[in-house]
Amino acid sequence: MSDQAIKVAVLAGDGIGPEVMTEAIRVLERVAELRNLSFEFDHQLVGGAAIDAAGCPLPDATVAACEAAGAILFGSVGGPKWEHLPPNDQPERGALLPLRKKFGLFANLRPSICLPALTHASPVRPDLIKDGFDVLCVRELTGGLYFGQPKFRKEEEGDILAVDTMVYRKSEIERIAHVGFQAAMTRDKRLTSVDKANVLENSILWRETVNEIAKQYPEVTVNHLYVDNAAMQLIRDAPNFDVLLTENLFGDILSDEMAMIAGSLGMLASASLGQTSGNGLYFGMFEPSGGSAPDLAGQGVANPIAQILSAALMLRFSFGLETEAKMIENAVAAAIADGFRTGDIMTDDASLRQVGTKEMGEAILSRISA
Ligand SMILES: NC(=O)c1ccc[n+]([C@@H]2O[C@H](COP(=O)([O-])OP(=O)(O)OC[C@H]3O[C@@H](n4cnc5c(N)ncnc54)[C@H](O)[C@@H]3O)[C@@H](O)[C@H]2O)c1
Ligand SMILES: CC(C)[C@H](C(=O)O)[C@@H](O)C(=O)O
Ligand SMILES: [Mg+2]
Repeated sequence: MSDQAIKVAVLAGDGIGPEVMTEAIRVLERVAELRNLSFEFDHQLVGGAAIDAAGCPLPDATVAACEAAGAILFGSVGGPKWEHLPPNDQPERGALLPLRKKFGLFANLRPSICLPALTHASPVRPDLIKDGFDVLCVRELTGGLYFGQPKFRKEEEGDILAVDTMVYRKSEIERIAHVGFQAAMTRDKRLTSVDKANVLENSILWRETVNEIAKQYPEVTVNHLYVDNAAMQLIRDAPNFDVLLTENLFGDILSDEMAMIAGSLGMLASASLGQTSGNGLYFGMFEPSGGSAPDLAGQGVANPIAQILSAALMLRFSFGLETEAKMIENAVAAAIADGFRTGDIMTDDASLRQVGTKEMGEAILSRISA
């Protein structure tokens, strides 16, 4: 056993969050057993669950646990039960966004990987994604319309006015562009920057800045797409993308689209990272890209893979445990190759076996080998 336990703040949250989190923790425990590691999981309330139990979506104890940990493993928050609350008291604007901002988690990596065995689960024609694909969405996470001020609603001249403000500083674009280019350098060295530079001031600055940063990465081929065209090109030819770099709201939308082209939102993990602490490791929050899936919650049928792969990203980015991260990713691929499918990725094929959340977790953890 290693001397020091690896401290993780576990924020399972709402809806399917606790169900898929249980499987991710079991997978991590299995890795710990095989690799002589020790995890210390600090389970804390967040989102609707925290509103119900403690009266606010992000209790001080939760923030303190995150500060004391090396990483946050996050489930999902939100749901119809809390939608009547004032916007800033709801789980999303009261907990998730403040966590991203507080910890400076500006870089959101969403690896959209379509395993060849899953091409038939995609609503896109199989011949368009024959051998699967691997696209990395690098989404800016702490700027843009989500956080720009002013943001308000008021009555004016007998009407109602709602204002959100899209703001990007050049420095914010520079730092996320570096993340995108550095990722491209470890991959196929192709980067597509997505904006709306034919309309938005923000996007004009975005495009200019990306072109400037590109000069520092001469090996990377850069192209620019307007977001509407990008949404279309992804459906037409997802395998043709390598790294897709974009701002907060466009990344939110395109990453759900990419997840579905790859088979299901239930497969898309994410890593939200701040600045590296200098040793190549990052404090980060790791969470499925999808939400609390109120339509599935409580039924034991949600796909736990996005949560499990998020745990693998946590091992890689926050703790430098590359071998262990790969063990999890290989076990997921093996469970899929062996025909295990939750409902969201099930197709009409007698050789496949439809399973629930727990059985999928078991199929994965029994395939983890040292
Ligand atoms: N990170 C987060 O905490 C997060 C992310 C997205 C949405 N949300 C919140 O979740 C709530 C529900 O939002 P929504 O319905 O728009 O989006 P959602 O992502 O929860 O669900 C969208 C669709 O994807 C499916 N889906 C999502 N995850 C799945 C999984 N693991 N397995 C199988 N199917 C899965 C759902 O069943 C649903 O059909 C809202 O309150 C929203 O704000 C939270
Ligand atoms: C729940 C919501 C605030 C969040 C976002 O828009 O960033 C989610 O959709 C995501 O993709 O992580
Ligand atoms: Mg989203």
